[in-house]
Amino acid sequence: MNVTMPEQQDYSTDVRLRSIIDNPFEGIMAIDATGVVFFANAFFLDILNCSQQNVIGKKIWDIIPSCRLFETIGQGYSIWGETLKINAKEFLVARFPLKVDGKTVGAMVKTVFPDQAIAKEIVHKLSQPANVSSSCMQLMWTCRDIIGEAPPMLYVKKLARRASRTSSTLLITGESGTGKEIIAQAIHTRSVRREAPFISVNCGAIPENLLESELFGYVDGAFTGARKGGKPGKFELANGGTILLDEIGDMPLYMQVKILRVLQERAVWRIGATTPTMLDVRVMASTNTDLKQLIKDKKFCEDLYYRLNVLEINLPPLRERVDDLPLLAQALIQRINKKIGSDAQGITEESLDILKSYSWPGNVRELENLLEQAINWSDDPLIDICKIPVRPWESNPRQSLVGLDSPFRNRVEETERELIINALERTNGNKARAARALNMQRSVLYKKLERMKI
Ligand SMILES: Nc1ncnc2c1ncn2[C@@H]1O[C@H](COP(=O)(O)OP(=O)(O)OP(=O)(O)O)[C@@H](O)[C@H]1O
Repeated sequence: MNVTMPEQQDYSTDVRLRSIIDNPFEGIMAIDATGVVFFANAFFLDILNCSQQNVIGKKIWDIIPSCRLFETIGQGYSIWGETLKINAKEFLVARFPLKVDGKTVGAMVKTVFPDQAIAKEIVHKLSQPANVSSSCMQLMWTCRDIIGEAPPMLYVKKLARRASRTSSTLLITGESGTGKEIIAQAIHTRSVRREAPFISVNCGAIPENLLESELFGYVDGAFTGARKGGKPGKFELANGGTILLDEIGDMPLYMQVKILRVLQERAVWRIGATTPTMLDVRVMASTNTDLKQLIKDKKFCEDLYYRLNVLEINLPPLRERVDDLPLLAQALIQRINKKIGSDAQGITEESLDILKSYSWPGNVRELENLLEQAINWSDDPLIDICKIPVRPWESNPRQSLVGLDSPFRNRVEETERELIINALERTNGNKARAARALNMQRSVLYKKLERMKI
């Protein structure tokens, strides 16, 4: 087999070494035994803002008076992590003796980080618990992934951009499937916390008896069956980053009070702990229930509501932004194509008209679902939405919502119920597959099945 190698230039080892030394991350300067500078790399010359001629051959104390490099020659050992001020900028440096045959012939100073900002970022990164690094790796939504150009969505995006500039507590409200979780992720990935974990907790899906240990963790021997060495809770896992308390309205009252305490003290108490663990976590909460009504019904703690609602973003339901339907349909079709390997190109005008007249109780999640069904039921490049066997718009058109006696929430539940039963039928009762088909977490589906007694 003939392999063509890229053309090789015959660079000398000296030239190669020079390019290693002149790397863009560290500054290096060296003096001889009399304190005369005999070497400074490009990075160091740059921070000194001097040319080589002005540095080489000069005494180190004339160039950087505060530099203690000459002391290294007398000391004969290395010092690490000292701060050195050069031209009003501070650098963490290491200095060490240069030895030949055991004899000190000079000394070298080297920057440990290119600058203090990078140093701080690295320290922050290293302070994150190792066991959550994988959650940082998961694919997160960004502001660019959020589809919607209708005025209510443009307003939401504007608020999201603003919210990403602070660490204030944020409450995200909106009906099911309007994109509360993805907005929370997008705000996190745009914020300074983007490198730290984003932990989402579905408050309604965790069994009540596990909620406290899941959220706050426990210490060694806190209770029978506790893991040896204890376990951090979700709040601790989110340290440095963001925690999203999803479906906060489903949180039992006694836990709401504990969450309030965490927000007030910025610390958590692991179960069985005698001291609190201090935290730096941005708290976001989301809900599709009317928290003010829950407060009136004495099911939600008013103090917690005001603690959470420092900033609020309300996501508009899909029926209030039907102008976004063509854009959404197109983008969701591309996403579904990637997911299931289909090749749908778009949607017929007639289908779009039908979609525009529907009430969308399940919002974008429901739209995504219907489109995936339609793609599965037909090989046509243009989707005809009427090809799907169960057509929710026939039983629940937008117009029919006007003047309804039953509250809107009941209709939402009815449709949700219909969608779930339909998904279970299509997957022969396999809940895991049904949850996937509904684009819903399995735990959420279980919770809904329990609540709806399906
Ligand atoms: N604006 C949007 N652009 C693109 N996709 C969206 C948008 N809004 C929602 N989606 C889609 O809908 C799905 C559901 O969104 P998300 O889980 O954020 O809704 P939610 O409001 O948190 O729902 P729930 O209250 O039921 O938890 C997302 O996974 C995404 O696929």
